[in-house]
Amino acid sequence: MKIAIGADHAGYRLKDVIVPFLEAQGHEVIDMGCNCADSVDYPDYSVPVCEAVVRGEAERGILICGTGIGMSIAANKMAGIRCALVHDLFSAKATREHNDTNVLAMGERVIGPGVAEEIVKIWLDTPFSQGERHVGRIGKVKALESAQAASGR
Ligand SMILES: O=C(CO)[C@H](O)[C@H](O)[C@H](O)COP(=O)(O)O
Repeated sequence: MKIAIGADHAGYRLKDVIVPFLEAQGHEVIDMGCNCADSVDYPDYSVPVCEAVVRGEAERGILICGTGIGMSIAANKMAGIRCALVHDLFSAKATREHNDTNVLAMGERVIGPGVAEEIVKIWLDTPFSQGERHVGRIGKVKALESAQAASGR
């Protein structure tokens, strides 16, 4: 799978664990930074990752900041993105099965690398359930995006 990944200064160390983990599993990784502890702003790194997913240049995106919260808020502002903030294995599976999420957010200050690797593996390996109720609910979320775009807000 082709995966775009980005982090801020509070997440790049975990990113640097996840990138080789993904590559070892045969995934192609587009690393969009950042790559050092100099303070940066998480939207500057969420946007290119999400744009790559929306444009189809990457199948999935992974975003890491201190808590994952800022990255997930910013990601979910973008049409076509369904981003889940995940710090446990149950949610990693459920958000793929129920929400068909295309972006995963995690917090380096919240979980360790071992749990993060497990979350990433489960999230990548779990297919969307295609359940009728879930398709309908995602359709309503997409309708919210369309209504907002139409209103010009
Ligand atoms: O936005 C966040 C919180 O939702 C991210 O966790 C950031 O990484 C965090 O705010 C960075 O904090 P810092 O004090 O600027 O290092």
